[in-house]
This record gives sequence, C-alpha cells and structure tokens, in this order.
Amino acid sequence: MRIDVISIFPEYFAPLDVSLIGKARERGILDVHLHQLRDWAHDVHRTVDDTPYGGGPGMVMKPEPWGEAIDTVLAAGPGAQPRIIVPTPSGVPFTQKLAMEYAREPWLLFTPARYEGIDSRVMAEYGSRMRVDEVSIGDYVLAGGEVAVLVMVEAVGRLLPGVLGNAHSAVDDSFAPGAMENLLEGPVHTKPPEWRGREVPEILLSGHHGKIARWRRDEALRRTAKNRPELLSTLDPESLDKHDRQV
Ligand SMILES: COc1cc(COC(=O)c2cn[nH]c2)cc(-c2cccnc2)c1
Repeated sequence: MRIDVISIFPEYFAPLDVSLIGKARERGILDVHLHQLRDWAHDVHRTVDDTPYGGGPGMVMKPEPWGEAIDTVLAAGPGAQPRIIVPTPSGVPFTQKLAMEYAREPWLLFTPARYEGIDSRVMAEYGSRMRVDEVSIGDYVLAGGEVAVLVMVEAVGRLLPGVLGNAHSAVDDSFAPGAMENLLEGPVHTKPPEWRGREVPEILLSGHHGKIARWRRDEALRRTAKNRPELLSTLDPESLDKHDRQV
C-alpha cells in the first residue's frame, strides 16, 4: 500500500518511522510519502490561509496550494487514483469497518487541514473524479488533522497482511466481524498468577477452553453493558443465548 500525506507540519509524522508502521515500511509493506504543503505556496511568505468569505472566526486554507500539491502527488503516484481522506469533525465516523475497507485500497492520500478547514472547492474538484472521504475520528475539535491521520494510518496499517506477528491476528479484534463482533474486549491477564494479593481468575488457569471462552464472553458483555450499552442493541439476538441474557 502507498500512503501520501500533504501537511504544513510533516514533522508530525515522525512516529510513522517507529514500531509497527516503521517496520512495515522497512519491509516494503507500506510506502509512505510526506509532502510540505507550503512548497506549493509561491508568495514570499508561503501563505496557505486567508480570511473566510462571509466572515466568521479563524482562517480558511486557500485552494491554490492544495490544488497544485494534490495534482503533483497524483502525477507522481503509482497510476490509477488514490482514495482521498480528509480528517474533519464534520466527517463520517472512522470505524474498524472503514479501517478494513481502507486496508484493501492500493493508495491512500491524506489531506490533514489546519485552521477552520480547506476551501470546499478543493474536494469538490477532486470528488468529481475520485473517492473523497471526509472522516471524523471523534466528536471533538483538534487544531489540525495530523493526529487524526496518525490514528487512521495505525488502525489501517496493522490490518495489512504481515504487519501483525502471528501471535495476534486482527481478526480477533473488538468490532471485527465474528463471534465477539461489537463487544468490547474483556479484562486480560498474564503471569504472575498472584500480584499484590490479587489472583488471576481461576477459570483462566483451568485449561478448560469452553469455560474460558464462556467466561470471556460474559466479561465482554459486562464491560460493554457498563461502558457502551448502546452497542448491546446492535447484537444479533440469535447470538445471545439464555445464559448471555442473565449477564
Ligand atoms: C478539514 O476541516 C477541519 C479539520 C480539523 C482537524 O480535524 C479534527 O479536528 C477532527 C478530525 N476528527 N475529529 C476531529 C479541524 C477543523 C476545525 C473545525 C472547526 C473549528 N476549528 C477547526 C476543520
């Protein structure tokens, strides 16, 4: 997968050199290209923003630098068209389902904005010939979309074949389709069996896999009911047996 990011703060993306994503890049699973938006702002101050038409607070990002930057990336890209992703509070929710959809794409172009956003004609221009997604990572306002890009690149990158070791495949994740779909993860434990007087639940040491799976589902239901009760209504009643209903 190729990923391009255009930003006025490309240094925000240094974390993409480390850990999981860094290794995926070293192994050629992920090909990340960073671009400084100001390289396409040709005035002496390399201006990328201006006051909003119609008045209102803050500044808006000018269309010309974005248009030239995106055209340059498209021309230098691997051919075909990338999927353009604009992180914004006004976007559709970023979910594990959307991360899985993006993980199947050959080329993603992220356009994190600063200020109040990008002149809306930019995405109208590209939206007429390729997929442009406005995506929110949560209901809050950040100073810029860069951290949202880091969130999405990590969520997508870990799904790429070969990125996660065999020890853990993403298919077991919460929100991944399957038996634990839309349930939160329950508690996890490792050695030692007793720590500060607190013991690991006996069932986990029993080696009885059926009972362990039942215990884990009970704990997932309990945590989901406590922290995200609205997710319980999305569960298929068929998948809830009599025992579940008592939890
Ligand atoms: C593209 O337009 C943007 C992008 C961002 C940065 O992204 C987020 O905040 C975000 C992404 N998921 N969740 C939050 C911020 C604004 C903005 C809006 C109003 C006032 N101030 C700033 C507009």
